[in-house]
Amino acid sequence: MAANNSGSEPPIPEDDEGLGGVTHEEEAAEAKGKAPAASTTTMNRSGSRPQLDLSGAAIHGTLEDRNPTILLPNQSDDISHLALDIGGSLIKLVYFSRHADQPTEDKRKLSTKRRLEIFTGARRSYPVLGGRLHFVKFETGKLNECLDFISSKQLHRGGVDSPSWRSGAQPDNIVIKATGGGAFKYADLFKERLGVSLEKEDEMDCLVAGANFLLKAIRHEAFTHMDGQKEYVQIDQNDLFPYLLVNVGSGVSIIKVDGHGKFQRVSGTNVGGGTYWGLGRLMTECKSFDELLELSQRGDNSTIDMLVGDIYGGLDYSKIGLSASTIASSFGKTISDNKELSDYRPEDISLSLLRMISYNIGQISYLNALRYGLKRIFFGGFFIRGHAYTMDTISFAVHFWSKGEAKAMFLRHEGFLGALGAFMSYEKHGLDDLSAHHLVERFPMGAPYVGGKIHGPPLGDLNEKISWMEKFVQKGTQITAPVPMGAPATTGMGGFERPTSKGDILRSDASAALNVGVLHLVPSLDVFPLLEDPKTYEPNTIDLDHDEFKPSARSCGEGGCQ
Ligand SMILES: Nc1ncnc2c1ncn2[C@@H]1O[C@H](COP(=O)(O)OP(=O)(O)O)[C@@H](O)[C@H]1O
Ligand SMILES: CC(C)(COP(=O)(O)O)[C@@H](O)C(=O)NCCC(=O)O
Repeated sequence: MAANNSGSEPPIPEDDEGLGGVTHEEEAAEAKGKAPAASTTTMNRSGSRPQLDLSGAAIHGTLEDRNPTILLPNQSDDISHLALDIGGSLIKLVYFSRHADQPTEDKRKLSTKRRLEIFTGARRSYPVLGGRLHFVKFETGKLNECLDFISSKQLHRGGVDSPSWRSGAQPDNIVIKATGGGAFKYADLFKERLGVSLEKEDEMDCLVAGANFLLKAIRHEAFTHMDGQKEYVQIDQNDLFPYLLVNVGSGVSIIKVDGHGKFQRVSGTNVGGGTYWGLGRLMTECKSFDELLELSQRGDNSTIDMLVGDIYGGLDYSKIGLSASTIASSFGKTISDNKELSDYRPEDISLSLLRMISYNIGQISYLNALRYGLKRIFFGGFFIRGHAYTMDTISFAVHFWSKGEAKAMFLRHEGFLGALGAFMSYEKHGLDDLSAHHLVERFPMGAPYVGGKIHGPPLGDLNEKISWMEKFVQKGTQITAPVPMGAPATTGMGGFERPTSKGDILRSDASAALNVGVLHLVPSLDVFPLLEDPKTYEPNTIDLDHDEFKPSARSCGEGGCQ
């Protein structure tokens, strides 16, 4: 909402000591009495237009959090607060909020930071405010709840804490960036209900921008998930492109990404998240997506799927590498049984369906990776849902068909790529610059949000519910997801012998309709700001224990080494 900002610089509030923070490097430099490196906390600030300052971006939360907040410690402009991705199934919101409830520890840190700014003569005429990126989703069918949420928090006007809201100076024409089909379909409704215009951003542009941002700027964003094991992947920022991005939303888009803004949608399939949820709902009468997913965790697909052994009289078809327990035909067994739908267990139906769709997506993705010679495939979209079985099935398909050559990777902010891309499109940020920044991840002692059941006082109106929920969501029911046991030499995940391996956890959403998360960006200084080209600089480390660096007898006098 560029209209929100007049360009004038707000005065430094008396009580802003609690806002922002410093890194260990800053504190260490100060402790040594050295001038720290010049502060480079602001990126791409041009003119008086509000800018998004991504320096020091980091996740705030534990490694297990899904869609955690991103802390933006150095954000000082009154930036656009809200962007939307209105998809076929879900509406995704990304919004920025300033620090309002800074812990005392950070107050101490800001004093250090402000002293540093004085010390270095950094010309900062506005306070370092810092803030967070929040991630929220609603079902598209419940658009009114989403509009109520935006309205209750006044997100379309920059939030209830924004200077323009507090001063009562409301812009006439508020513009919110939005992507996804709903940006077209529901534009009139947004105008009618909130008085805002939706500025449409292309969905593919946004998916790519969101993925590039997360992969370049956020540590512990990407991970592999194989045989129930999750492993974070260290992304080499200088060697990210090209990669294949597969967004599994209602439908599936497959995009070859070659750089920032450089991509091609190379394929897609209409068998996606909407197919699982739609068919699953019809066949099991589940009332929510999570209910359907949970059912699958108690399922046994061998009652539904036709296995190689069913066809070969219990034998393997080893000549072409198929074990007896390999699925020969998803849902194939139901044709020979003289049974009705109601004779099958919903649990088994859900598992067969989930496996069929996940495996198919993995296989199609691999074929596209093969077509373009790509080895890395990142999967996003809310179908993934951080669900162990889904991720393992996709990973298995990619691994099996590529003979281990290609790798499936997943993203913690899986469903928010488009919304993040729309958020960043307010200003065209030079994302390449991110690689020059030192990114730090902080884990709080007690993570405020771990997802799951809500414990606390009775809920009042929606606004109260939301802010309360953001603060007090506690660890919820942990559901053990089954992990497929694949015979490595067969196509298709082996036989689904009843999975025994303890998989990851399906964390229930904060509510069936709403999922809230936050991601924080913590501050940092450039380590060597005078480097000609910080992007290409590879810091080396020296092992002081190495013989070469150990003091020799000759260099140590009797009084010991100096
Ligand atoms: N709470 C939920 N409600 C509905 N679908 C969900 C939910 N959580 C995950 N999903 C899955 O996510 C898919 C939508 O993913 P998303 O990336 O939001 O796509 P879209 O942009 O098409 O809405 C659904 O089709 C469904 O498979
Ligand atoms: C049309 C879409 C881009 C819309 O995105 P979505 O709301 O599903 O996230 C997507 O559903 C899609 O790519 N479908 C597959 C269409 C096809 O290539 O056959």
